[in-house]
Amino acid sequence: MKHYSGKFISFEGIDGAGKSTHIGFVTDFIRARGVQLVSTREPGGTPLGEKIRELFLHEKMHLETETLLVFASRREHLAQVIEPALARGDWVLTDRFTDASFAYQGAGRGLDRAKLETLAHWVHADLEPDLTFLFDVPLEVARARLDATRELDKFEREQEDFFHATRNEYLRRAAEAPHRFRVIDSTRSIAEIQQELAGILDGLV
Ligand SMILES: Nc1ncnc2c1ncn2[C@@H]1O[C@H](COP(=O)(O)OP(=O)(O)O)[C@@H](O)[C@H]1O
Ligand SMILES: Cc1cn([C@H]2C[C@H](O)[C@@H](COP(=O)(O)OP(=O)(O)O)O2)c(=O)[nH]c1=O
Repeated sequence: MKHYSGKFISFEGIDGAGKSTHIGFVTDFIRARGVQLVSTREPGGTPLGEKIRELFLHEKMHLETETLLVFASRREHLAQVIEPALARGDWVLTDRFTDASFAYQGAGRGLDRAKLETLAHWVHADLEPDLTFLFDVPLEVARARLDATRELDKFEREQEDFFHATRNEYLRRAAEAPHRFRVIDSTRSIAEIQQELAGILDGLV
């Protein structure tokens, strides 16, 4: 594994868990400590990646095409944004990374995990997040939050079974890699969650 002085932090969770709500808070918290930080997202994060994101979120396609596209976007993201930032000593916060592919394309859609392992090894054999926040809520809570707020994309319109599988895969990966995952009980209020996040970040910055 490559080691950088800056931290590489990913944010994960099923749609509606509250991930986007907390990324802004964490960004401000870290910047307030004088740290240079790049905040980015997947799929996307580069001009090409944003074009891939549009296709990925809105076109129907074969599961393997979808998976290859998201890893293509990730490859570009690593080359253009993530690795240069870490090499400069900046911190990188990303709204989703490879855990999302295991959760959504793997457990949700049913792609063989071995294929995902192969792609992850190909695209970033020597890099993984130092810290992954997994915002975890039961499905019903996530759904209720989404229904109240916005138009749903292709993934957000998926059925219950899909999100159960997705959530369970995230939790399985968190149990498998406790050194980098922090599972955040996101049924609590935003203020309570932010208090916990601040405590974790205090030990880091
Ligand atoms: N802890 C919380 N309690 C109540 N509502 C929340 C909480 N976290 C997020 N929300 C609301 O739920 C909706 C979805 O949150 P969002 O951060 O967009 O989720 P995600 O990025 O995980 O899909 C938003 O309207 C947000 O304000
Ligand atoms: C990174 C990634 C995202 N996704 C999905 C999860 C989300 O439903 C969607 C977009 O993620 P996200 O940016 O979290 O959407 P929003 O900002 O609308 O909450 O892409 C995958 O299926 N696989 C992946 O590897």
